[in-house]
Amino acid sequence: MSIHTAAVIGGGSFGTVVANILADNNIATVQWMRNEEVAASINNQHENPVYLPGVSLNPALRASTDLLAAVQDAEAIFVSVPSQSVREVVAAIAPHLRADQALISTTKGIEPEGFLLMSQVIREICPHNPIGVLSGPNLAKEIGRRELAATVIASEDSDLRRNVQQALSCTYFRVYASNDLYGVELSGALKNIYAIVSGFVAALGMGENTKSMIITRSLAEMSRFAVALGANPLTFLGLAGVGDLVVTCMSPLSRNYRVGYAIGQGKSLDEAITELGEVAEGVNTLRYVRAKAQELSIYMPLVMGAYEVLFNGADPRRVAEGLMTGDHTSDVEFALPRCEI
Ligand SMILES: NC(=O)C1=CN([C@@H]2O[C@H](COP(=O)(O)OP(=O)(O)OC[C@H]3O[C@@H](n4cnc5c(N)ncnc54)[C@H](OP(=O)(O)O)[C@@H]3O)[C@@H](O)[C@H]2O)C=CC1
Ligand SMILES: O=C(CO)COP(=O)(O)O
Repeated sequence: MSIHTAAVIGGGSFGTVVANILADNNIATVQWMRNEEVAASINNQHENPVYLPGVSLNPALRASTDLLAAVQDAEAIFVSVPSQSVREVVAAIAPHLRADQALISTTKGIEPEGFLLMSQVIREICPHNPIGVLSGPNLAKEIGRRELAATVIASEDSDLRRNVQQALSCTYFRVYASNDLYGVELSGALKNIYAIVSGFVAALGMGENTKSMIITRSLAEMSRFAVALGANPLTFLGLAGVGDLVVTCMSPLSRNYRVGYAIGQGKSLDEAITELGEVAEGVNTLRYVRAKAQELSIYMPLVMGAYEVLFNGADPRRVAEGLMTGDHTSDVEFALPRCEI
């Protein structure tokens, strides 16, 4: 059975592009947001002037500030609010959902209590609904301009995977499938940390070799962390891993990269966040991952260095330089284990 009706929860840039793709694919879509002016603008001017200015949205897309009405008839519900708000909004709709309504998270963050990813939060609240995660190299502003992009739908439920592939695939968006929900979701959260580090490196005018070293060692570090938590490292070779890491570490369209860039220019974390005015999940993710790495004794020099810069005022140059002074170690530790060099 394919998807004919959908809801998107969240009025930010990514919620808006997901809703717009669904509308472009002739799926009756309601996008829920709390800002009435933005909802009116989407309905009347077909534009989200706050989060996606200048992008013409499909006129068939409906926006609503009534959460329960928005999800009532939706066969698929895409959850696209920042991680701090996912529990709150999903708890508000949960008592009203039918068990056949699928919930798909697009949120790339972690809940600190229990170190839960968003699909785990949703599963706790809605244990009987089909659950999936959408994650990949998907800068909202490019997709809004209908530039070509691809993503991953991860779920243990093959019907959900096929339905979401069909619902979101179009001339400018391609959806690949994965059954590694945890790996896909974890990589989407972790790469935001390394986008911040890449922002430091760019702002400091460091070389192209340095940038490549940072991205590649970021992949080594995030896979090491993921394996320690039981994820499949092969998932990190796909779009949700390498793909998303590369785009967010290289593009000024990434908000996490922009936070790192501002700090690399000498601004404080507070100044960088205020100037951004949008969510940069990597700042909180960095705190939670650093605590987890310390708890489990996982070697993560980039995470430790970035934490010192953001929260203890260390010099951002020291993060890349720190890689030059560690113990001699292995390139790909799944091929040559660190203990065998
Ligand atoms: N933008 C991107 O390129 C991509 C983003 N993502 C992920 O998607 C998630 C959402 O990001 P994005 O759309 O970019 O965020 P934005 O910063 O663009 O917008 C956040 C949206 O969430 C709303 N919101 C925040 N808190 C609440 C709440 N408690 N209740 C209701 N609405 C709330 C805001 O509403 P208000 O304006 O009223 O404050 C705003 O509409 C993040 O986890 C991000 O990592 C994933 C892929 C790509
Ligand atoms: O996840 C993203 C692209 O895939 C968006 O990254 P930012 O949240 O850093 O903008």
